Amino acid sequence: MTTAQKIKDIEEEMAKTQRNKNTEYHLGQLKAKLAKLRRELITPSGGGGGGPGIGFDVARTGIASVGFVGFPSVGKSTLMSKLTGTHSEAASYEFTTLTTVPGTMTHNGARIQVLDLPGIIEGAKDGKGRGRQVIAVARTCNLIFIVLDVLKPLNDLAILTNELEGFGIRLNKKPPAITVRKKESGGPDATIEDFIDVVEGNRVYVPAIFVLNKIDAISIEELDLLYKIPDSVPISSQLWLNIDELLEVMWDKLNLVRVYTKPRGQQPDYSSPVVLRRGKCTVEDFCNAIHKEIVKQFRTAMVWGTSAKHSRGQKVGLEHVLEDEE
Ligand SMILES: Nc1nc2c(ncn2[C@@H]2O[C@H](COP(=O)(O)OP(=O)(O)OP(=O)(O)O)[C@@H](O)[C@H]2O)c(=O)[nH]1
Ligand SMILES: [K+]
Ligand SMILES: [Mg+2]
Repeated sequence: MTTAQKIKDIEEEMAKTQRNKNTEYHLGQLKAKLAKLRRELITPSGGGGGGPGIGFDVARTGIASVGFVGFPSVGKSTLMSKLTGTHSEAASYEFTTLTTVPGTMTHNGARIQVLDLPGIIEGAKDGKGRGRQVIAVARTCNLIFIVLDVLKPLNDLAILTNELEGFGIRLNKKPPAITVRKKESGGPDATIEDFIDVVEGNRVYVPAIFVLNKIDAISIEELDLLYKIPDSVPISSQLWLNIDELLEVMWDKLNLVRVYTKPRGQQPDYSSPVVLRRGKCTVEDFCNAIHKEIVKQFRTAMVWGTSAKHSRGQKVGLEHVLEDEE
């Protein structure tokens, strides 16, 4: 029996089992088995299939990457070509794009890599089409655009979220803060799902934007309803509508930190910030982003902005954490 078949069997058994106090243990065991099998899919041991695949691994550039995931013909390539200026074939037939097509864009002074990907279909995670290779690339991105056809966004979103979850990708979720401790009664403070995620340790937590494309095809009244979907941005990649909002939300979700250099006695250079990732934005990270040798000669830095104590600036050391636009 193949791993995909074993997964399917377990999923079917879980679907058949009613969820209540008596079946909780059994369901937990099934869930754990499922997690193990899916891990095998992600990191196959010898001949298991699901490797990177030709045309999927591309050279990575820029401070952050955005991967496009969606059903075929929702307009991923149209959007990617216009955002980056790199041509990615777009056409009215499905599976126009067959490999990863990389491009780059500069936004707020940050170079961002954009990865256009082939369309995926239901069953992708279990090996349908090139789904596994596509999702494997998405796993490595700092942000995922789930591109949806505005005419049927919710059903498609549910399917895609499920496909990505099956591959260990958690969208717009924080890693659960779990510590296991013995209590007088009851168990640990987490759902079984959270617990398995922590024990398995192969989950990635990736921010996502649900890009609702082709709004040129719907009415204003229908558009109003769409704004109720959390983390979504309605656009038209063809008519270039509402792309400003998409870029704004993208910037927020990427969580980048811009730091401007200031020559002594001169104004800061606002045209080319040093861009860092939040969580890796100390003065030391800043120095290393410019040149590895700087830290060796470092004595002290002057910082102006929200992390500085005074408006006239503050002397700080290598461990000082910088904020955006300092
Ligand atoms: N009406 C409308 N059509 C669009 C829009 N964006 C793309 N299309 C059309 O949708 C079709 C598919 O576009 P693609 O960019 O090839 O879609 P894709 O998601 O990259 O498709 P695959 O690579 O096959 O998965 C083309 O005929 C586009 O012209 C849009 O905003 N509005
Ligand atoms: K297409
Ligand atoms: Mg395409």
